[in-house]
Amino acid sequence: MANILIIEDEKAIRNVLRNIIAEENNSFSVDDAEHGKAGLDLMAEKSYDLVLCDIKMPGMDGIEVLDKIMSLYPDTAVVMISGHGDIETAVDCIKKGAYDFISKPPDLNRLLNTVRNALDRTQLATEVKVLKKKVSKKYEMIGDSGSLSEVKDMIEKVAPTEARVLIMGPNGSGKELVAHHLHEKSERSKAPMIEVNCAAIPSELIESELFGHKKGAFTSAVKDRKGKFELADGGTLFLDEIGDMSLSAQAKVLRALQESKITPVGGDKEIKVNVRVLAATNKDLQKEIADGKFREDLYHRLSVIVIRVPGLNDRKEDIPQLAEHFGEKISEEQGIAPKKINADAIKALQAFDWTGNIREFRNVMERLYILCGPEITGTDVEQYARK
Ligand SMILES: Nc1ncnc2c1ncn2[C@@H]1O[C@H](COP(=O)(O)OP(=O)(O)OP(=O)(O)O)[C@@H](O)[C@H]1O
Repeated sequence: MANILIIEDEKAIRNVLRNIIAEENNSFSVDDAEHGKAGLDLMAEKSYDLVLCDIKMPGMDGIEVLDKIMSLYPDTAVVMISGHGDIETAVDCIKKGAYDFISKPPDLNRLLNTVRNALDRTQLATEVKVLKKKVSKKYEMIGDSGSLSEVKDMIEKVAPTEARVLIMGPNGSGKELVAHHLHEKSERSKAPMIEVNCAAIPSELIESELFGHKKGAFTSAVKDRKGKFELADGGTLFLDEIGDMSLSAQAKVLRALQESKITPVGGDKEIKVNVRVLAATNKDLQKEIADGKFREDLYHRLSVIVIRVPGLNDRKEDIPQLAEHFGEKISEEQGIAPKKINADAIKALQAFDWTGNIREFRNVMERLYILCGPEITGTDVEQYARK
């Protein structure tokens, strides 16, 4: 179903357009108005996916109507109807944000193509909006405890800079989430954030993973392959679990950071890269340095700014908000009706030792949502939370 509005002062043209469009697809609902003001009045009552608007009209002309639509309803596609002699104005309208223009008298095929394309664009724009909303919801950082507020303040200050950031905190506390926020709030957000889980890559492969390789560099290198540094060019490289990186890989990362250049495995040319590096670890890097497992010079390169993400045990006052947040998400994802979490349940949740932090908390909430009745109680938490 698409809502289409025709604003055109010539009755004959209005009727022709209306008939052609309405006959094309019976899911199109077509309204018309004989001047700009009447059109805008209709738009105030109903949302339209597409407006076809004449340029020359008595009173408010098409350009004025277009300006109004662009400022009030920027998601609506506008196609201008140009008469003889106002093609130039039609082109100007496109610069102002109109999707396209058609000439009078309307050519059937061109009109229908334009209508279809304009509606496709509107639908795509709506889908992109929904997806963006979903993605930003996925990365929502819930909680306003003092310690989490400090983290959020740091993100606001540090994100727009080029500073490297070392994110420290226990497993599942939200380090990756912090990295996403730092990237999204930076100038680099239009370029990708590339993630590397240093713990998951065998040490003999990490060099090729980070810097890429040339065909023939080793037996399985059947073609050239770009590394993560190159893929993140212009954006952010997130080195997760950096404390698990081998000393030899650390030496190479250090060189890449010092020189902003990398050399693919088996390659002889250096490649310049423009990458902001964020790193995260759950290890105590000072201890790793003392044990000879982490390079001190790399630590200093990475830790221009250090953000410490608190474990859930240090911010149990956030548990009511987190319970509500995950409750909503789980109910949406699993198609389960929203449940009430009573005060005893919250108290019981706050009494637990959350060594797995937010990740563990989310899993427990999911279990409770699936296993309990419409109201989650303290007894439910005792019964199901640790199983
Ligand atoms: N403050 C928060 N509000 C809502 N969700 C959160 C919050 N912190 C973390 N999460 C969620 O908890 C899960 C674990 O977070 P994340 O992966 O960022 O942790 P991590 O510290 O990087 O874990 P690991 O050490 O295992 O890599 C994710 O699903 C994340 O979205």
